[in-house]
Amino acid sequence: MITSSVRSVVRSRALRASVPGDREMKGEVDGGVDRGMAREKEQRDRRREGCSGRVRSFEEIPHTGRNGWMNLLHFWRNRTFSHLHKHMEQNFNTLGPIYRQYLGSQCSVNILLPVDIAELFHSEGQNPRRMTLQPWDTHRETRKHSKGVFLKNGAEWRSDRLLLNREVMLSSAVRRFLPLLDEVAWDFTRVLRCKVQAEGQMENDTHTLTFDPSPELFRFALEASCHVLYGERIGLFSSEPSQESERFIWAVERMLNTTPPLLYVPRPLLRFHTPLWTQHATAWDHIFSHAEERIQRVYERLQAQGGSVGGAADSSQFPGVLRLLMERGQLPLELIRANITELMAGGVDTTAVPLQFALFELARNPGVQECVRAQVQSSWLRAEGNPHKALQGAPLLKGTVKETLRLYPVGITVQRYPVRDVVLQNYHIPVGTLVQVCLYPLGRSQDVFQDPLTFDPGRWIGAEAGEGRGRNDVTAETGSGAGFRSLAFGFGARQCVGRRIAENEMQLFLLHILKNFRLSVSSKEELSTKYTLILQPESPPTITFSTLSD
Ligand code: HEM
Repeated sequence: MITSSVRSVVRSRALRASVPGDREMKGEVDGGVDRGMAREKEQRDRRREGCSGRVRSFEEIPHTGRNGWMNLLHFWRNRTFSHLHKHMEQNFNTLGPIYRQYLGSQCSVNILLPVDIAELFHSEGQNPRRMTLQPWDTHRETRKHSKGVFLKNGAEWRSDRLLLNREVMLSSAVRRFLPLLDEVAWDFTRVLRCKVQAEGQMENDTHTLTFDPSPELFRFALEASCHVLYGERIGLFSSEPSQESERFIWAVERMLNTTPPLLYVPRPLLRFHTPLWTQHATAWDHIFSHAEERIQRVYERLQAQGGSVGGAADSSQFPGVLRLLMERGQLPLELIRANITELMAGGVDTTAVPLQFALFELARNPGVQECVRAQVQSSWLRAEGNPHKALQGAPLLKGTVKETLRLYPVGITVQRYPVRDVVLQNYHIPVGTLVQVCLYPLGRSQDVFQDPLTFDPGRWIGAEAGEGRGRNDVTAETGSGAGFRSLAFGFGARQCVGRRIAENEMQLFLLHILKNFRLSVSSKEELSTKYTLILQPESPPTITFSTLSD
């Protein structure tokens, strides 16, 4: 007979083993992480010994000015929000690897060194918490909508998150949706090839076209999301894509743009319906109604096919995460709606924008591009059309995605509220303090990466096996903090739930593009970037696509 404690160990091990990419997950949502005594002791020892003997007080942490309201006014006047990432980088350069920032009524401790991030991870608790996005939260409250995992906390978050993990994070889920993503990436490339052949110039059997691909990338990301989440293609690559979809893309962009300036406005003031708030809430309404229509359609389709909501789910018939969630019936319909809407809102710009950066970096680094292409081509031949095998045989594709997100992380910070006192950089951080991991300065720090401004997908190869090739380089580090360098998707149990979709979507996109086109740019200058809740190019880069023979 298996006792309950043995059963729970077996269960926790099984769950842990089944979560893909364990090394990167750094702590699964079932809480099966070793947060045990060894770590407590390590932390006690660190506190006792400290870097300079005495653990310094919170008050001693360098700061940017303690009047949060004055700082906020300064931010508004100087439009600092759109360059928050650069502002943080500057602060680290002048104040050192830890500083306090006061904005409005909020105080945060900002960090960037992997050793500190590891410490933060060990004190994030069972149900890690991020900074609340007030405008999003207020929208749900005023419209009486339920919240999805992005906005929920505590045990409620955990139970929804476990159900979602099963449909989008586990390797069984990846195997289900990979062919759908491959189909969209393949179609996109075919259509792009026709465009380049029809509109481009021809020389020596090669067609060449120079243009800004960003509108196409947004359509690609929306088509891919709809295929995986709703199990349907929405025809965005046709010559006349639906206006409804164009409006959805526009609504997500407006929702993101209007979030940062509203973030620090106290909640009661939001309801005064300033034009900015009205724009924000209307954009969300549009996103919700787009999801609502699709949910209704999937529901009707399910009933027409004789399936039942809450009956036994047949995952072999996949298409679509929404259908599986409905069939399983473990989440009430209202929560399915909340979560699917969040997944849709979170899944378009977050992949379309890094793809702009990836194309740009590959185009301005032709040597790197050739290396990745050579690996892609030979892997593709060996894989005989199997997308999973093709990705496995081309680790430089994964490296390209990681390298793009290192230099251009979509979200510029990951936030946590430690559930117990911690010591970071020998400063005492009280329980409940908002700590922000600043991803943009981290990715560009010489203390963390060798030649940080060089685009080198190869730096990640072997990182998971702990091989190294340089003193500070990501691959060399095996001590405390190792593994806390590629953090664009966050870390631990609360990391991005769309991670596996995004990683595979971007890799398959790049695979098909590199098989079909040589990329180049006329200027190799750095791209200027702006922050609008996600990091974007100030103006989208123009890329030259030249066809390769089949
Ligand atoms: C390159 C693409 C993406 C990046 C870099 C990214 C990044 C992030 C980050 C940093 C977080 C916070 C994690 C943490 O606090 O530790 C997050 C959370 C989240 N992301 Fe993503 N994301 C991406 C794509 C997606 C996609 C495609 C979806 C939906 C299909 C998605 C949906 C979400 C949701 C729902 C959460 C909240 C999870 C929770 O709190 O449990 N993301 N993402």
